[in-house]
Amino acid sequence: MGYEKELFVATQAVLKASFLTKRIQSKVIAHRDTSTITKSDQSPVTIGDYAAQSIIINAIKANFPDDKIVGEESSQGLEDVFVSEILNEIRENDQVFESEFAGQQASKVLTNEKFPLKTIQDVKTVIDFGDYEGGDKGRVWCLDPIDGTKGFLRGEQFAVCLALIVDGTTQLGVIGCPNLSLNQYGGEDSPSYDRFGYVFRAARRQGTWFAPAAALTTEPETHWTKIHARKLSSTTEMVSLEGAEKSHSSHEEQSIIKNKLGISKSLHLDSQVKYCMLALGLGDVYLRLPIKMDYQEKIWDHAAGNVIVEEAGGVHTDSLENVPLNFGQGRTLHTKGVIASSGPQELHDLILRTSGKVLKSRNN
Ligand SMILES: Nc1ncnc2c1ncn2[C@@H]1O[C@H](COP(=O)(O)O)[C@@H](OP(=O)(O)O)[C@H]1O
Ligand SMILES: [Mg+2]
Ligand SMILES: [Mg+2]
Ligand SMILES: [Mg+2]
Repeated sequence: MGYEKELFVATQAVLKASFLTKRIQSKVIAHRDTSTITKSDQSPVTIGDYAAQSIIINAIKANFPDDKIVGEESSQGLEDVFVSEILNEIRENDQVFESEFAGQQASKVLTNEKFPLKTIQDVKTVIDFGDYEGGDKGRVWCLDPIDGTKGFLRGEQFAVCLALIVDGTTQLGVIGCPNLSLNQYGGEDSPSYDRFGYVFRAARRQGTWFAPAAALTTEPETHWTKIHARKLSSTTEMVSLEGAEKSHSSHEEQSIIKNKLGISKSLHLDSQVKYCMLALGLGDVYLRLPIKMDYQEKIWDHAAGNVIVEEAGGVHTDSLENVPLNFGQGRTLHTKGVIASSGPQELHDLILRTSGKVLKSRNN
């Protein structure tokens, strides 16, 4: 069917980075002063984000050395003592992963002699392979090593997100959700979910699946369950999915839209876990209206979710003009906000007419 190796490598890389981020989340929170940096846009980034970006990009380069990568983080301005902490976390994680899942062979694909991850310079080089400007030509991997860093720092939801974009279209998406519990949101948990959550993945024209992460460490290609968004006949039955951070989307306007559409149930979650919930049928409409109209959404915040939602039968557009998202225009989307729904198209159109009116009535 195509892209089998890419999907395998992407899944193993996301799995190992999910394991690392889950392991170190409480330590990062406890030592926030030394493990977290505030970036120039005032957003936080942690040792966990850098370590996860290193593991995943190294895996891509070790297997597909010519591919381009758009990764969220950069090593610019990082002091060597901080990079050496990142390296320590990667090494410690290797040891714990190997010993906890003794005999697992699948993660051996993540490094090789040409792309080792052994020195401070290796870490910096590999992080900066993610500096590609994007575009609509060729193979481009798109990585958000920790999406929902603010949720990560609150001890709540976050996601490790990787997509393969080919000629501007998302082909593969893999999302690790290390803290996700489905019982909490009306679903049913698998026995090993509490180790490090779930992994979701999708391939264009093939479908969307999920599996408990721990089960994949010993049997990487079994345990996958195919999933679908719910098919509802009215917006009044829908459960909305929205961010937890009020500075990332306009919660006030989202409430107006929900009132107009008769939506009374809402879930607030950080990160692309929202797309996974939609694909599972535990939520039906993800509303992300921009706070400011000039904010350009980053492609790594939506690329993996795009193919996961669409292959589960959902619809994914911007929040203003009801146009599909274009992942081939650089590191950002040129549309306004984002809305994803379980569909069908008629209900998505209704939601978009409502959100378009609300946004157009703004004075800024
Ligand atoms: N003003 C803003 N508007 C919309 N998104 C923003 C934003 N400031 C930051 N973000 C993005 O919101 C993402 C998290 O989304 P959510 O609120 O759904 O969890 C962040 O990803 P990171 O956590 O990877 O930096 C960041 O890229
Ligand atoms: Mg960030
Ligand atoms: Mg993000
Ligand atoms: Mg991030």
